[in-house]
Amino acid sequence: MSKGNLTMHTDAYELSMMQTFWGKHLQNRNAVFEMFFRKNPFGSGYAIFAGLQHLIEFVNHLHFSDKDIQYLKSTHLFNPKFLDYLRHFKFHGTIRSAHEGDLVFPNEPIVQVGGPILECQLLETTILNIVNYQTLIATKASRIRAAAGKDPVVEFGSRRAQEVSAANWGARAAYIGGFDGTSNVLAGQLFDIPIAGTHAHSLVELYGNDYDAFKAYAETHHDCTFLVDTYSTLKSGVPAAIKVAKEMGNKINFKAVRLDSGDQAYLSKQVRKMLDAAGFTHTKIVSSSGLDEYIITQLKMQHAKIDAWGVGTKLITAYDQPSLGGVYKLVAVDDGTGELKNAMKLTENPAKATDPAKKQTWRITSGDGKSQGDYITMDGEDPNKEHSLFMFHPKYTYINKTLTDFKAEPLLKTIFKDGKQVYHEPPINDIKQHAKTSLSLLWPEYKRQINPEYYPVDLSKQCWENKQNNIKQIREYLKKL
Ligand SMILES: Nc1ncnc2c1ncn2[C@@H]1O[C@H](COP(=O)(O)OP(=O)(O)OP(=O)(O)O)[C@@H](O)[C@H]1O
Ligand SMILES: O=P(O)(O)OC[C@H]1O[C@H](OP(=O)(O)OP(=O)(O)O)[C@H](O)[C@@H]1O
Ligand SMILES: O=C(O)c1cccnc1
Repeated sequence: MSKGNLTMHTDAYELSMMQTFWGKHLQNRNAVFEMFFRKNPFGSGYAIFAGLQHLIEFVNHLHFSDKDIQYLKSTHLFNPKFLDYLRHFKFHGTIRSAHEGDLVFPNEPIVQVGGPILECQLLETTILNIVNYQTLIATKASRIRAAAGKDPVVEFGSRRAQEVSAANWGARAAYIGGFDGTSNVLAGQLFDIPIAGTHAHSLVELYGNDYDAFKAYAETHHDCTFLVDTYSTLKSGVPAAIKVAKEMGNKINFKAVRLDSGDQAYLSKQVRKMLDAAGFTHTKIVSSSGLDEYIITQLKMQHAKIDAWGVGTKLITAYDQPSLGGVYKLVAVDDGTGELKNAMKLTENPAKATDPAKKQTWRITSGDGKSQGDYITMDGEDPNKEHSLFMFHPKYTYINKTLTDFKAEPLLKTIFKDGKQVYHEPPINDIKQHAKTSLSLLWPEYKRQINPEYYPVDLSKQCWENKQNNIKQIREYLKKL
């Protein structure tokens, strides 16, 4: 699951292009690709970067096995000599990336891969697959965490995830984004995430009544959370749970009851009254079934007496936006002179034009430590050396501000240098804490559930002019045709 060779987990067109680079002796041309996404997911004002651990494992395992080569030969799609060349494939490049738990925003480089073009090209599909999904889930989780406030929130989505790998990496991303744990035991084992859970309706169905089922559970567990809606929450579930808890006394810890259907605002208020009247004032009420940030907000607005939340389908499948839409674009390449030159995609759709050149993303913070916006520079530019920083909207340039009291922190940090891993991820709880701290530095206006304020992501003057010049060059080329 977590480890393994994903070299063949790529689109055939990556291999087709690699064959051309090889056939034209361009395989070692130095190139730079950058990953960015164009729009925050879920109408959010930010995204939380996740996926780096899997990306690192992927790069460390890159090689084509004999079986892989044999398979590729059997497709008759590739030149056998090129496939023999792939037997010696190794990644020698440099990868710079945001760290997991970093806040990231549209149109800024969040992963950068530099090195021989043939090697960098192969990584496109898998990097996008990993980072698009995990960043999406971490962001969704963060929104659900915000709606739940300080209440515990557990990830319940494995049964509904888009297959096994998504369930596990999704559970990890949810934990980074602010969840307290997962019901998925393998994710707990693989990633050192707390596991938690209750029981299913099948237990009650087996006994045919709530009382016998809860009694059996209580006789085989110390901590007990009873699922009370198999037949009727108020008529049979909660009364049975209370009866069992009274009979068992100190032998069990009557932790909670779980509501899984019906009007959860109404039911939770009734259940709270019943538990309190029976003396179980410390017993909590857990809610599950079809939850997301909007329903949790609704339930809180209705003053539901819910203490903890189990969230599955709508989190793990990113129900309201199934893909982040991140892309991986060539931004610079050696044109044969030994120097990196601009590479740019203009296209028929101006919104899809890329920002050329190898760049760095900087987080600009003011004296009070709050984020003022992100600032994209040419690689080598350092905003910290400037006395004042002129930040302007790359499209509506009249929207601008000049900062004097600021600090600039680079977002892209070196992960692999010349093929060797130089960054080792901190423990998962440090990553989770980092996400929390990063969010605390963001003004609340950017964190609204709906219609958040637009967070500035600006280009430095040099970067902006470089792009304009590149556009001019492409237009001149088109005019001559
Ligand atoms: N008071 C409430 N206000 C808003 N939404 C609620 C309230 N109570 C429950 N819900 C939500 O309404 C939806 C349907 O509830 P319920 O679980 O009873 O039906 P269901 O058939 O199990 O739903 P589903 O088929 O989506 O799992 C769920 O998403 C649930 O979280
Ligand atoms: O709704 P989700 O956010 O995905 O939460 C997880 C759901 O999974 C379980 O249901 P189960 O598989 O027993 O099916 P159900 O829909 O019949 O309750 C659990 O009882 C929740 O309802
Ligand atoms: O532990 C639970 O209650 C649980 C786990 C997965 C899905 N639904 C519920």
